[in-house]
Amino acid sequence: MLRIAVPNKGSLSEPASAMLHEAGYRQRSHSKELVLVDPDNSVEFFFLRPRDIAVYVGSGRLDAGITGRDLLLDSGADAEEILQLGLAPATFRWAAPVGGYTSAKELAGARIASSYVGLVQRHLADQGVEAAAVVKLDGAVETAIQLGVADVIADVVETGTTLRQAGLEIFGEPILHSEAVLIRRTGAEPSREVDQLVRRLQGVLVARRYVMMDYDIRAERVEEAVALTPGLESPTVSPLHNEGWVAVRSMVPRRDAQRIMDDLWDIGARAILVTGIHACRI
Ligand SMILES: Nc1ncnc2c1ncn2[C@@H]1O[C@H](COP(=O)(O)OP(=O)(O)OP(=O)(O)O)[C@@H](O)[C@H]1O
Ligand SMILES: O=P(O)(O)OC[C@H]1O[C@H](OP(=O)(O)OP(=O)(O)O)[C@H](O)[C@@H]1O
Ligand SMILES: [Mg+2]
Repeated sequence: MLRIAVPNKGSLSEPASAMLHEAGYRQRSHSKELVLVDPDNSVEFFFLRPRDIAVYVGSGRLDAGITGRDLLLDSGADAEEILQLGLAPATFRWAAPVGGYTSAKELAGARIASSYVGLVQRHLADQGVEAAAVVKLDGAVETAIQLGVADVIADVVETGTTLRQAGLEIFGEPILHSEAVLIRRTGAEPSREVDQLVRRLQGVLVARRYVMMDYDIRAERVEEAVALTPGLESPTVSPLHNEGWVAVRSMVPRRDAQRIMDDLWDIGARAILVTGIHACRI
């Protein structure tokens, strides 16, 4: 049975479970459930703290897990990304009181608070900067400066609301662009079951990102039309009963669908229909 780690709390928990559910797996109905067996798919899910997931997967006790790239790198665990899930995108950044700092190079001798000490220390070492101290806090690190335990923080920034409310601003280059990722132990043996999980999740990503577009177009304009809707591989073009017309079917990125429909209309396409994709294997 495949053993998979899923975040039990925090920003990743709900979207990760929703994605697995969409991929056809059973998910827990109660937030207190810590282990759940899905016998139909021969999978056992372990609901763990997002921070601990890379440690379990890196130890080889679990076959795969969903966690944040920032947490994976911070842990230093022997685990690697096998699929980017695009969930909970956030940037990991330096922040300080307005006007305080402009670059990470100025951090020599500074006291830095973070929940991601491993990530921060490695980044400082890469930059050749020696801080006075890296103070490990569990959360709400934005308050550390006001309370005098740090001069600077390094934390996850999504909207920037938390920083603004604490009177802080970002400075310097982003330390990391993070998102939820599927991980496995570094160099793990290839596994048919893990490959199947990856294909299912890829199917969900494609179904979320693409829609199916159908339209009719005069045969002489079909090349122009398929240039607008090239699809993932090649669009399907079928003859219509009406002489001189063809029907085209192609996948298009969901976010571009309205613009593509306008462009198709302008070159004479009609009966343009957009439908959702519920599941797929590409
Ligand atoms: N505001 C946010 N927006 C998007 N992603 C976030 C945000 N906060 C955290 N994350 C991401 O979610 C993952 C886990 O962080 P999260 O804050 O949910 O866990 P935690 O801090 O351990 O739990 P909690 O905050 O519930 O104590 C990390 O990969 C992080 O990048
Ligand atoms: O840029 P924003 O949209 O404001 O989001 C960023 C905030 O979200 C996370 O905190 P979380 O809610 O996980 O609380 P925590 O500090 O207790 O982990 C992160 O640590 C920031 O504080
Ligand atoms: Mg948090």
